[in-house]
Amino acid sequence: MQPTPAPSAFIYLASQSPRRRELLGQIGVRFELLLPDDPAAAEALEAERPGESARDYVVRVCEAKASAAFERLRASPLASAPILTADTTVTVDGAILGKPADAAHAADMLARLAGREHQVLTAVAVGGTHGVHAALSISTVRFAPMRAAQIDAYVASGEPFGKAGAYGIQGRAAEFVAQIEGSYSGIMGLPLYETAALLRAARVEF
Ligand SMILES: Cc1cn([C@H]2C[C@H](O)[C@@H](COP(=O)(O)OP(=O)(O)OP(=O)(O)O)O2)c(=O)[nH]c1=O
Repeated sequence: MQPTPAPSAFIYLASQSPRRRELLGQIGVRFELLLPDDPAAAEALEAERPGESARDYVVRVCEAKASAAFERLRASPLASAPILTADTTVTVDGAILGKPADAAHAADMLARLAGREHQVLTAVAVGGTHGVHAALSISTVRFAPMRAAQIDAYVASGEPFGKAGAYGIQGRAAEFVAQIEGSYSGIMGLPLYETAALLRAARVEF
């Protein structure tokens, strides 16, 4: 049997995503950032493996982020507290759409998403003395058709960069999101319902 975790007044958020900070703050969770010293190594964790499903991919990457964060905490004099990591990916026709490498890549992704449905998967993990527990949120998003000029203007806004699938539902892309089914916060990068349940199980106070 795993030991009951001690109550914790805060967590470590091991994420560079500004969206995840905003969303955790929305439910009143106190956190400190636990960021990688080498952001390039962190990005390398996100490399796809051939034949891997989007579901397997997003859970594996989220857990890899958790392991890397545990190593950082172990090597530091910081206080012990639960660690939260997450990974978001967009999938359409079995393909995984990560963050766009450049403007042409972003435009290609958006052309692929326009006028149809795709799925957004976000895995979230909370690790501590009770082990690592993860949850997966899957949402369906339907995009309106987009003209080439609309895609170009959206890419030129800069918003697609650093975002899975090259869009941000919380930003200008809202204009193209005709319908969603699932979790708005999950699409944005951190499913708050699942996150709150994992944090309560880890005895985080908020
Ligand atoms: C689909 C979608 C994604 N996103 C963002 C959330 C994530 O920040 C990003 C997906 O990249 P991730 O690799 O999940 O996260 P990250 O690299 O930004 O941060 P870290 O790995 O350090 O936690 O896409 C939005 O902001 N809005 C959206 O509508």
